[in-house]
Amino acid sequence: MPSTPAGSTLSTFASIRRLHPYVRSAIPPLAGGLLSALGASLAALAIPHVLQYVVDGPLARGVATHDWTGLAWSVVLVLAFGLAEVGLVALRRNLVMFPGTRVEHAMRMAMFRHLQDLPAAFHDRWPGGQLLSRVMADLGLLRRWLVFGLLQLVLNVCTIAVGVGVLVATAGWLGLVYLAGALPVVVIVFRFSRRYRVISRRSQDQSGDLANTVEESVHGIRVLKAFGRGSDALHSFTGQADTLRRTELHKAGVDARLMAALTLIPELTLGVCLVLGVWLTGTEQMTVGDLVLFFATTAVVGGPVVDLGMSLSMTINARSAVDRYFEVMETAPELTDPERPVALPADSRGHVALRDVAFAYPDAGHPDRAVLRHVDLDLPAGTTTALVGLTGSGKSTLAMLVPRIYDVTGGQVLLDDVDVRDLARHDLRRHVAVAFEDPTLFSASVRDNVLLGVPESGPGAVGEAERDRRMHEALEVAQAGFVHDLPDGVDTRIGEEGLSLSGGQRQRLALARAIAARPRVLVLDDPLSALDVTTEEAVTRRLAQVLHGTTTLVIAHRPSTVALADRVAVLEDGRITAVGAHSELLATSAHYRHVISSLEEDYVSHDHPGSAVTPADEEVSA
Ligand SMILES: Nc1ncnc2c1ncn2[C@@H]1O[C@H](COP(=O)(O)OP(=O)(O)OP(=O)(O)O)[C@@H](O)[C@H]1O
Repeated sequence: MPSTPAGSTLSTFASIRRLHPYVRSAIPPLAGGLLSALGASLAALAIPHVLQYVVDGPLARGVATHDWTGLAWSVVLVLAFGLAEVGLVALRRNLVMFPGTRVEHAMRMAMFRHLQDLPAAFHDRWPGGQLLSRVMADLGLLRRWLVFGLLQLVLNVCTIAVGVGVLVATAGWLGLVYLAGALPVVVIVFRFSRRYRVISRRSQDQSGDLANTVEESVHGIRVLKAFGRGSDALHSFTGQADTLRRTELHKAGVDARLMAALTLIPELTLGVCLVLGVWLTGTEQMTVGDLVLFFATTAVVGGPVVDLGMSLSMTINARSAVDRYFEVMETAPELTDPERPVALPADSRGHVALRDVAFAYPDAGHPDRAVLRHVDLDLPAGTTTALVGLTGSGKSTLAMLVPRIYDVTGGQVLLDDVDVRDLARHDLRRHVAVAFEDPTLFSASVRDNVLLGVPESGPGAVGEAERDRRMHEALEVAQAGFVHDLPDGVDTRIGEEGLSLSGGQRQRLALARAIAARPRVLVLDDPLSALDVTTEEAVTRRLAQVLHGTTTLVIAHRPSTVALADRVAVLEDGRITAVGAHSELLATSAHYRHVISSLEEDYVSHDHPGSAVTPADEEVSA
């Protein structure tokens, strides 16, 4: 996560103005809501004037002349203003409710789409909890501010301005004394805004960190339980929750001090005004009606002055939410579609070539820390190449360059002589499918998971019957017949990330997903590592049949996976140092012999203890 918030140097107004594209369509109903609210305030401000008229006119005269008509009309007028205020408040609520939720929905969708577009390197850097809190909590906070806080702020400022204007115009000196009370309020509000902004941002960031800890510990619940580290997780969570609580208390304290100032200063000013008002009335420089008008108006203005504190803190919280939202939204996706994407030739067969490829992870810091350097590798169309190398040599990294999960930092990856960066990403992903060692499944049915790479609409779309056929074939090749024993067969919804399935079952579904996509190029990152030897052999046999015609790059951590391949490429210190048939490499490459013997040792000691003959001996040498 970047340490310097991108939006923090902007003023609150400039920061919030960035919402314009999202709120544009909601401006008319929001403005309608604001006008209704202003109308309601004016109705409230009109009532004191009727009271002044009643006191000085109908009441004073009516008592003397026993004429109650003016008084009756005044009561009707107060009632009418009161009803108008209630009606306009209800109208405001109706006008702002729907646009607010629409804006929240649009911003949430835009962020989710953007997150999908951002490169894997972005997701390596940003913790999930921070993103989750931005998508959920911050946008909820923004909606509440839009439909309530913003209107309240404008309304409060307008009511105070009009109210104070009326006071100065109708009560002269008395009004000016009341206005003088606003000076310390302005200074206090300014200082509050500066302090509150920092605390508000800190609190929202800490909420994100807390969400991240919850996400991590729920995700890793099995490991925590297995190692009995639940109490450590609780300890760390408690620490973070306490820190957040302290920040929230600090925030509430700053807020409360503002509220106290906004309550106390007008009350003190009113005390002074009361003494002055009584003196002015006593010396007949003011009528009793004027005094009633003055105090009734200050009663109407007093509420918004206190509410100003709440709407200000809501506005500052909203500003932090906007900053946090745009920190993500203003991160440009590095992996973008070219302006004029090249179409793959119609007779494209899936020849992949890596030419002088270099790659360094963004956080590597120095080019010398590149994971891959000067990599040249050809994957002829329709062949299967096994990529072997010691652990950490960069095999998975190399595999991720083909479907552009990461972009090369030097050189080129070509698919049928077209640089993969010149292809539209959806086109590339239609031709290249991947199965990872650590398979991620989604909370959806088995069917939806397996058919993830088979489009229902758009280019390459296939009909329902063909989708069904592909799914059954892929499940059969991946030896994933177990799905038919699930409660609803292929329509069974698998739990979050497929955690209700075993590791081997998940791997087979991920493999089925890659096969069902019928790609021209298949990248398999050790997709059979969790399978038992019998299932692995069955999958390997069927895979060899269906891979016919598909260009396949398979990362091999086991000798049996090498058996799948026509050729083997050896990755050593970030470079391809040898390519050839298994037997040829055994004879010519000392490093290959070393890698194979370490794979075999690993295979015998970890996977199949007691096994004297490895599948590599049986199948590769055959
Ligand atoms: N997301 C990442 N950010 C930074 N460095 C990474 C990232 N992923 C991998 N690396 C580093 O890149 C190097 C190569 O990792 P890679 O996973 O490609 O190796 P590998 O050959 O597939 O290893 P293994 O056989 O253990 O799976 C390692 O030093 C690793 O620390």
